[in-house]
Amino acid sequence: MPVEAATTLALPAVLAGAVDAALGHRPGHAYLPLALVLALAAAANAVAAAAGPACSAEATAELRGRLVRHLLALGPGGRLRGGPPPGDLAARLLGSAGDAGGRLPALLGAATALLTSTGAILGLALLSPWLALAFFAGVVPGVVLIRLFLRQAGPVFARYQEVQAELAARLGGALSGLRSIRAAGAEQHEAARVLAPLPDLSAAGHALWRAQRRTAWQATLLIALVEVLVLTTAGALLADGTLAPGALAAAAGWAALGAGLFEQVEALVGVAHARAGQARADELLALAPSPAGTAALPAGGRGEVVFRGVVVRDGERVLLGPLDLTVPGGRTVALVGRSGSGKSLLAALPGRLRDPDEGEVLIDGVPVAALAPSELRQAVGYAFGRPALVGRTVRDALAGAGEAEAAAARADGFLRRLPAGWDTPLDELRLSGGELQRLGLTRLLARPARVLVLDDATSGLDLATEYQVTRALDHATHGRTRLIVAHRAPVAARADLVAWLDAGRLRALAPHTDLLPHPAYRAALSDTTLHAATA
Ligand SMILES: Nc1ncnc2c1ncn2[C@@H]1O[C@H](COP(=O)(O)OP(=O)(O)OP(=O)(O)O)[C@@H](O)[C@H]1O
Repeated sequence: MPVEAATTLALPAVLAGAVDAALGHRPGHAYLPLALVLALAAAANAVAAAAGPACSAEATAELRGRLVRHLLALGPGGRLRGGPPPGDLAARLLGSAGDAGGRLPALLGAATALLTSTGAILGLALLSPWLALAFFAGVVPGVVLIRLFLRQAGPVFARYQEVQAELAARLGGALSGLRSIRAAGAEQHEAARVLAPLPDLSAAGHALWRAQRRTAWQATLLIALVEVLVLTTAGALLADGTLAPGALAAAAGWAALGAGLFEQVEALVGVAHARAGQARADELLALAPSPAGTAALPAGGRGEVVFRGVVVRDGERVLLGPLDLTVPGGRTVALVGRSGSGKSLLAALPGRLRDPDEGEVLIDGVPVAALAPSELRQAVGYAFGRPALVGRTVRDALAGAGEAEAAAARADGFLRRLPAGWDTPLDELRLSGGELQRLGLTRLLARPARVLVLDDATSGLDLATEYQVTRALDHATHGRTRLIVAHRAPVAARADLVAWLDAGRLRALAPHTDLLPHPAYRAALSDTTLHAATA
């Protein structure tokens, strides 16, 4: 940056020397410095052109890395309450972080322009104080112009990025519900819903262009005015013999360079853009993670889980609790209840996928909120109805699992049939819901967790496969604590105890057979008749 500014500034001076030499006013080889400065200026420009994008790419990568680490540290689900929805998050990670990454080059560009202009004014003042004075006459409206532009463009940029994020959020929602949208024949309606914020985006874009256009023509007029003022003064000084002809050429060059400051609309747009992006990235960085402790679990604990006075709310509405429940270490407890009774919310608590608003959850006597995050991840393993596979290949996604775990989850057969087996890229996987669930179970089995939580993790399997899988799971996880969200009677029947939930409260904790006589209990389960027949 200093070399670029220095060579640009030196150009009028060496040009003046060359002009005077050509006119015979000054002796010496004045062309050599001109050639040297020209070569240096070209090299400095080339370096700046290459370094700018490299610098913004590096800053963007660094910021994206920081944002991802921060978001992951916040933890899943409930802890992001109050934060932006997933589509907006993605837009901030990709778009806003990219804009913010251009901050340094944009600032450097603006600083180079400022440095060049300041140097040019100094050059003018060295030639004659009158020239600097003439220049300053144009500076005041220029500064007003820049401030006005920044004040107008800042909020417009922020608005533009907000609407972009809104579009991304809507698109993200639509993509995750694509099958339902197709099935309902609601493509047109959904497309209209996703694109509804477009007029706002267009309005923000047009407002920005209008501000740019206005500033651009005002700046062009101002530059012309400043140059005319300086050149008129320089002409008068030349006429009375105060200035040499070469100095006139230098004055013309420095006047143009000095006034160029007002032409930096593009650099200013870059700065405004980067500032808006940084502000949106900062909002994510300001989301505070739930406090986590540093405690460890007692060695050899059996994985007893105690829910003590837990309450989960959504605003004023109580979703779960107050509820007390003890899951004995090494035993299996099935969570049964009608849809919406709070089974998944309860299952989310031991692994802190959600924190209760009141009460606490303890594993082997230690409150989960006091555990170190790595200890908690180690202690509690989850499998879900729609597991998300993370990584590049199936092997990555199954994180340390092997043939034994795959066989226990009855995933070995279809894994063998995949084109590249365990090395099949995830984006080439075409799996049924049940196959995906078996991968989720395979991954869970590879974890040495003392508490296993299965939330709808076998709901996609047919009865016979579910029977095989749960038997194999019982065997593979024997002696560990299992909390299983159950919709089917056979799963509840195999558990040691059933926690029967009703409207967010624990209605009973008892073996399945004790609860079966209750019609309301049977109504919360599917295939109780079949089970009664086969039991
Ligand atoms: N993030 C959330 N914000 C607000 N309400 C929620 C949230 N998650 C769940 N609820 C509400 O809490 C209640 C219990 O939900 P939960 O998912 O635990 O039910 P469930 O018993 O697992 O139901 P299902 O068998 O249908 O999966 C429901 O009324 C649900 O609408």
